[in-house]
Amino acid sequence: MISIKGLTKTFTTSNNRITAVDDLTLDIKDGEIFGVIGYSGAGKSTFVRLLNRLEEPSAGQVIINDQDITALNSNQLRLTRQEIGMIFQHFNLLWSRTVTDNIAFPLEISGVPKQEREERVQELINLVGLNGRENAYPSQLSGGQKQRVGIARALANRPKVLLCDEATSALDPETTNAILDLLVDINAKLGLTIILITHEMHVIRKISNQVAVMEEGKIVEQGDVLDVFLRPEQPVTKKFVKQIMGSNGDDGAEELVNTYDSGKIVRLHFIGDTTNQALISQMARSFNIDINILQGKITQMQQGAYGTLFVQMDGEKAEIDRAITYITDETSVEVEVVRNVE
Ligand SMILES: Nc1ncnc2c1ncn2[C@@H]1O[C@H](COP(=O)(O)OP(=O)(O)OP(=O)(O)O)[C@@H](O)[C@H]1O
Repeated sequence: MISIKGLTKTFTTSNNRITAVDDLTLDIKDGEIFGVIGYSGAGKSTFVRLLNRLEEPSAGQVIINDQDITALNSNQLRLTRQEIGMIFQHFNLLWSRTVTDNIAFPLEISGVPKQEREERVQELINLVGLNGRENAYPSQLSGGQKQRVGIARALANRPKVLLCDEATSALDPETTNAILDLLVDINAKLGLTIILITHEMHVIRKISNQVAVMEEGKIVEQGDVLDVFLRPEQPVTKKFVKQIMGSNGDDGAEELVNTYDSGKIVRLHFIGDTTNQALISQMARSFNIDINILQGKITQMQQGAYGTLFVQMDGEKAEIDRAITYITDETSVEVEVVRNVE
């Protein structure tokens, strides 16, 4: 468990004082993939760097597995940092060292004997899928391969926590997806906690269980990713959700709704349970109604499908009501009747 209490970082420059992280209090459970999203300048990088004291806090505490990171002296901090791996947007590799030697570097620092080091490096190469590239130099690698080296190096000392600072922001969409898949795989295989910061909602959508939204140094909204997607409250969160959903799926729906003169128009909110994906065909089979799909957008998230679908249900009123009761009572899909056309 990571407990962050009143964490604050103030930068003082010659003509300015900036509170980059402002009194953050937050718990992150073991094994979670915790996403922090915010626009440029929100304080994300400063926040993540405070967790391993690459930045010194101005106030507050970071407690990782009952150990107060903020209270450690430099020797203790060096040892504890081995339990907190970190990967970076621009990889931060050693350009004069091969893949193998980059991955071995933290093991050398922590005094792991040669034979054990070589075995561990091989394990890590297998884990991140860099077989065959052992002797390449960073300049000979693609962006995705460089980040794989970064990940292997970060995992070398078997950390319990992996911090990811915009780890996919320099990568193209396809490579981003491959690296995110790798992080999910590592989280499942090794059970380590992953904290990632990003300005891209699709990164959160793809791998996070929990999300915190940062603005002006504060967490303005936080929770289960699905809940935050479904009911974004703050304007900044709504903007992020819009990044991947477009609007909330009802652009022009009003007009469309008015073209129907019978049945009910309902909006179905899918919130992550994959068993609901066959809902429409199931409804048509089980109830004597017609279902016309009007409009919608469903996206795939870490925990299943999320999205909104507008449908027209046509048929006997009692049968339509039975169908709606069924969806409400028996599935996790939320139903909202937009219009009754009696
Ligand atoms: N070393 C520093 N000295 C002075 N101000 C700083 C320093 N580091 C960060 N800041 C300021 O703190 C605020 C938060 O910056 P931070 O880099 O943490 O935000 P961010 O959300 O990570 O944005 P970005 O993605 O653009 O880096 C910004 O106003 C930034 O200018």
